[in-house]
Amino acid sequence: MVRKRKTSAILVKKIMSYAQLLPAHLHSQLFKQVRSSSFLCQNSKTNQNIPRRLVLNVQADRSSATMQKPEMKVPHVLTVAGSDSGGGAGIQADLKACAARQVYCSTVVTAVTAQNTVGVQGVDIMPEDFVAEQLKSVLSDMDVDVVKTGMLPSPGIVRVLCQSLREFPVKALVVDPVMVSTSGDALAGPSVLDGLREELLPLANIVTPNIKEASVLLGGVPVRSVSDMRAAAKLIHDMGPRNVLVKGGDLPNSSDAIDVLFDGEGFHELCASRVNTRNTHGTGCTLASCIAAELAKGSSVLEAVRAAKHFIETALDYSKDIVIGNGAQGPFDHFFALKKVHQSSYRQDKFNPNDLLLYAVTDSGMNRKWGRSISDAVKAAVEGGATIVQLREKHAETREFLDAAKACLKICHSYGVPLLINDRIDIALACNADGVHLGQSDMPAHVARTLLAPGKIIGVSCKTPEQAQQAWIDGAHYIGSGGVYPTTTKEDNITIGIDGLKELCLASKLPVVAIGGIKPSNVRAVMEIGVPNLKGVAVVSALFDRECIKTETENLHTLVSEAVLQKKRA
Ligand SMILES: Nc1ncnc2c1ncn2[C@@H]1O[C@H](COP(=O)(O)OP(=O)(O)OP(=O)(O)O)[C@@H](O)[C@H]1O
Ligand SMILES: Cc1ncc(CO)c(N)n1
Ligand SMILES: [Mg+2]
Repeated sequence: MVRKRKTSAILVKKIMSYAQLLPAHLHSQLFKQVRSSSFLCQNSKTNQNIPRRLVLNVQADRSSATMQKPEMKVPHVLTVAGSDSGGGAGIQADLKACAARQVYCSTVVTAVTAQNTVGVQGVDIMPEDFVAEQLKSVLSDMDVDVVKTGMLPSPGIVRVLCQSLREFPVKALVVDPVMVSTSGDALAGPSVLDGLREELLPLANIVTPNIKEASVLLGGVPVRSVSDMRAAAKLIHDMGPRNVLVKGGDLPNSSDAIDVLFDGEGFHELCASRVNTRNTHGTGCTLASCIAAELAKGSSVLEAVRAAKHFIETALDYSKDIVIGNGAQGPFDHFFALKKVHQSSYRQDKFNPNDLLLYAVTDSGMNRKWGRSISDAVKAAVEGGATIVQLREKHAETREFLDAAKACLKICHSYGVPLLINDRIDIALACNADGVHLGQSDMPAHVARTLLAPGKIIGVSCKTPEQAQQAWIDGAHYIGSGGVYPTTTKEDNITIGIDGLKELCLASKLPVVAIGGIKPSNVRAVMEIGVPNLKGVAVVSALFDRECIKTETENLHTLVSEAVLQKKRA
């Protein structure tokens, strides 16, 4: 209700309190407007009078940057996909993947499937008009960063999707060209192929076919090996998407899960060890959603694919023994990170020697030199692909170190990366780290074993076969061996060389990580010594004494992964 009233003393008081909502430099302007205002609004709930113009001004200023509360933009993925009643793939996987990656996810349902771990029993396709209506509801109202598509079961749905994307452009489009479920049931027929190839793919930043889908997109060209995957990626790229990721989860006779990314200029082979599990239902949907989530947060395509792949490998490893349903293929658990933080026993005796691949060791002196906090340095390293992190803070105050360790643990666990503490068992216990790394003059490993919870990782630095033998007797999980090359990080450190490393690997019953002066130019020589229990390299200066830790880590990760892959192929 709007009534004409005179400005009263009470009203002046009211105006003063409203003015407090606004920054000081706008006060005089507001009071001028209030003085000239004769119309009043009445708040129907409180019956209080508010000058109408003032209300308008306050509302206008709320939307501008002058309000005191800063706006919080939430990264947002919209998934356009089918529902899986079993909860493992489709919309349900997308929601879980985005939530696990801390990104908001809205949903446009294209089909409802009756599906479980045995197969797909029924499919009900949404009418295209209703898909269009859902798209409009979300895209016209919400600030969507990235659209991710899954099951697109009719040509009409592909068409209305492309129309919506043109009407409401987004930052990126991730297309997972879902065609057949892993159980072998059809989810989209050949009638959608033309629309996919001609209308949708040219709009995509990345398309993620598995080997069967890559073959169908190319009209039946067989895709049965990594070199077929490379050729397929290049041909699909000609259809217009900026990047193509051909997934090798279903590649026959492969001990690794290898995916090939082609960005229009070059190839990246992304390799993960194949987890031996029946619980792989929904890996494709999850991978595409994780990529979309990382793009929404601002990552590059390569960073997003790497993070997504690492997420899948870790999630599969954590869920490899869970049993859901009676069929051949079960779903996996997207929220392993939560369990890892809250249930210290979840990972009991689950040390994965492959985590030693790229082992980042921090150094407080280097962080000081480059003006970085420990947690910023660790964040950059895990974002770049470090697979395990050790905090080595020789001179830090205990309280400061504990706070930093807690922050680093949160960061590492959000990426599924274990965090170890050098020497300081008290810090490891207090922050519930994943384990410790011990030198020859630190607490003996068998004593540390009695203090730490079962399953916590213990690593020991060894320079001789006798020390390696003792580490095994003491119940350690791995040994660190070096210095392979001369290093400035450790004073008076003896260099054992490549031959010394080889001798230690042969003598050790435990997995080995090489350390000491390792950098991009010599990492291949280290990994090429040809001993199976050498699992990776530990690095300090080559990551942390550099301007961009993340770039250096990415680079080294690519080199060490390639070396491991070649070793396996040889
Ligand atoms: N057993 C496994 N161990 C590790 N990674 C795996 C495994 N199976 C699949 N992956 C990875 O999961 C991702 C999805 O791969 P996949 O080729 O299975 O896709 P998809 O067939 O589209 O998925 P879905 O089976 O859910 O339909 C890829 O990065 C792949 O390498
Ligand atoms: C709804 C749906 N989308 C995608 C897949 C592919 O895994 C599936 N099985 N079900
Ligand atoms: Mg598959």
